[in-house]
Amino acid sequence: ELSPAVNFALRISFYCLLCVVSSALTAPVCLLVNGGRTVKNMRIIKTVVKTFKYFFGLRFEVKGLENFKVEGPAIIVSNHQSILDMMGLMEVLPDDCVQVGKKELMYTGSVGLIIYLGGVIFINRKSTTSAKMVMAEVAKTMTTENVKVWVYPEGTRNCTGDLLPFKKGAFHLAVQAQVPVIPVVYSSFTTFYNPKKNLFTSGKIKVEVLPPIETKGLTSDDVSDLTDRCFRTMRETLFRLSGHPSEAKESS
Ligand SMILES: CCCCCCCCCCCCCCCC(=O)SCCNC(=O)CCNC(=O)[C@H](O)C(C)(C)COP(=O)(O)OP(=O)(O)OC[C@H]1O[C@@H](n2cnc3c(N)ncnc32)[C@H](O)[C@@H]1OP(=O)(O)O
Ligand SMILES: CCCCCCCC/C=C\CCCCCCCC(=O)OC[C@@H](O)COP(=O)(O)O
Repeated sequence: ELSPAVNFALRISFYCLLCVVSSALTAPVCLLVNGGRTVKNMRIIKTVVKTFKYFFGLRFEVKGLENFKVEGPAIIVSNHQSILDMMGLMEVLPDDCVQVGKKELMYTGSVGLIIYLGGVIFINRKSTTSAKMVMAEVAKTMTTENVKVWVYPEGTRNCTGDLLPFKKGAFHLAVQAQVPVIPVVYSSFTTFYNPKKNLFTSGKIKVEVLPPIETKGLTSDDVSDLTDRCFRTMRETLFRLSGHPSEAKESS
């Protein structure tokens, strides 16, 4: 019998190894098929990553996929619990959608390469000015290139079963580009995954894509309200999906 700590370390190491090896094998395929950095590579990456869940006994129950069917670009916002989220992301990711990621991810070897090839937008979280500049550029290009952008508005991983306060970048982006915000909520992982308790078993994750929130006519003055509105809706949904109905009531 392995101790829980060893068992946890082995499973996480296997996940990282799977990411590193698959990235190294998938990168040449992306280069051959699409020739370089483009969102089209996400289709290839998605196909590979969607097989990972079987190695870990994870199941996804998805609702509301029809809410992605908006005309043109959109900002998608979702909760971010762990590096495992990458599997849940690929499970629902619509076509022509790139993510915003921290620039440190570029330096993770083959994983960094595949993330680069997939068209992920890198930001420096330590510099609000430079992050704002990158996001302003994205607001322009997402309309001309017709891409959706996926942002984790908590700005970092958070596996507490609740949401961290939202950063405003995603909502500024939506208002600047005048495109809808589509919230996506994943149920809490705490019953099957908790690094502090060395817990990582098989489990079921409920995912809900919520109806788009329009931003037509909103200005930068409305960004705080929009942020609050998304936060409250997502928090209620998180508690409902994770089975804490009383907390959901409190926050409404
Ligand atoms: C085959 C195998 C494959 C294996 C492998 C594949 C993997 C393939 C998938 C990869 C998937 C990657 C997934 C990565 C996931 C992460 O890396 S998550 C971490 C990185 N992401 C983020 O941080 C996004 C969310 N953060 C934000 O949007 C933040 O707002 C920013 C833009 C970073 C700024 O940060 P901040 O300064 O800390 O935040 P904030 O308090 O919001 O802003 C400060 C002020 O600036 C204002 N402001 C903010 N943004 C703006 C703006 N754009 N315009 C004007 N004003 C603004 C705010 O309103 C605020 O002012 P006040 O309202 O308080 O007066
Ligand atoms: C030559 C250097 C080789 C280094 C090898 C590093 C191996 C990395 C292996 C596997 C990583 C797989 C993770 C897939 C990408 C998931 C992205 C992600 O979830 O990043 C975390 C970020 O959102 C938030 O960061 P913080 O919570 O603020 O921190």
